[in-house]
Amino acid sequence: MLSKLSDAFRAYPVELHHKQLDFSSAEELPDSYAWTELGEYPSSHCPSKESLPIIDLNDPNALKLIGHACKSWGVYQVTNHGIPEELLHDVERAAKNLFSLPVQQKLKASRSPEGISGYGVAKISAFFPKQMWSEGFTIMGSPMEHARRLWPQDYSLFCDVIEKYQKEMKQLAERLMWFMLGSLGLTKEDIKWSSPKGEFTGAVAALQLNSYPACPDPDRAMGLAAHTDSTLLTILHQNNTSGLQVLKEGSGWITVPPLSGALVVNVGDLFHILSNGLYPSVLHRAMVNRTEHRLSVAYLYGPPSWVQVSPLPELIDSNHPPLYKPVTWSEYLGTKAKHFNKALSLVRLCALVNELPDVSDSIVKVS
Ligand SMILES: O=C(O)CCC(=O)C(=O)O
Ligand SMILES: [Fe+2]
Repeated sequence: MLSKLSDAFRAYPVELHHKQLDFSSAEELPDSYAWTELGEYPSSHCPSKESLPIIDLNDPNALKLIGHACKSWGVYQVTNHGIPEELLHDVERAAKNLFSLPVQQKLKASRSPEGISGYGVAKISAFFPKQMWSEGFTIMGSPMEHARRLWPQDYSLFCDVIEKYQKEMKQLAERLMWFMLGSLGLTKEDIKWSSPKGEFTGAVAALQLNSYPACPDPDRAMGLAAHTDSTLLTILHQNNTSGLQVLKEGSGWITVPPLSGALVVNVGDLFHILSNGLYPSVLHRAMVNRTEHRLSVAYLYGPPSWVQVSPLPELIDSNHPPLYKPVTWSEYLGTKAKHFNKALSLVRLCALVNELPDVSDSIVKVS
């Protein structure tokens, strides 16, 4: 039984045998980074009518707009979210400082195969024969231990910014949870694991800093392969360089343009389960480019470790049977670590009539 998040990581260690590439000195794309079949994937040049919803959280219609965006996109951008712009710049600068360190220094804070926190390549790399043009740094809880290895003397500036960001993100994630639950007609009484004040006490979160260095051959490289997040929701800050794409049914891959001060919110797999599939988790990926260093900071938000996530009873009736089994976050992460993009269908109880073929199957295959 995987009772804690760390158990799921320990049970499925990710052994990544490849050496971390020093991106700053790479003049050509090594063969091990060349994704030969990239051209096969559907792509869209974003027709103007198909752009991701941007929702002002102070808009009196925000609840309705969020509900619509979650249903039809599984992702949206928010403005007037209350996170100070200065803090967004600070966290971006902190990430930039970290990834600009020499590779040997960064490796001192490497994530261990069984661990969650630290520097390394994306965990999903294990599912692909080719490597991704990116590096990451994951922080769960205090950043102190790893930050000290990177900057033995002056780690406190990094830690202060990260801790402030984690605190602000936690509040925003709770607020967004209530917007999303509210748009499904749910109230505080319906969510057993929320406090009377609407706090999700014991909720677990991780911060994922992503770096996508400029790439000598971007058309053949992949920054981060297509995946859904195993979260309730993810709040993403991207710097001013585009690269994030989301898959929209019937339209293909659509670029999410960076919008200064706005944050991207993804519906994750656990919200997908909670909403009995009404709000689908969004398949997304990150592309790279030739000249700009792209950075993103993802706040991965999930439930307390003891919560069994299952379709909410208020959304179930004889016409809408529960489609998913109850799972804790760590159980779900265990399934994801083993089966990657098939995890959601593996916790499914029954197939939908007229269900579309699992689009992720074809996207994951890179051979
Ligand atoms: O860098 C991005 O835009 C996407 C990052 C992401 O999907 C993740 O960290 O899960
Ligand atoms: Fe993601």
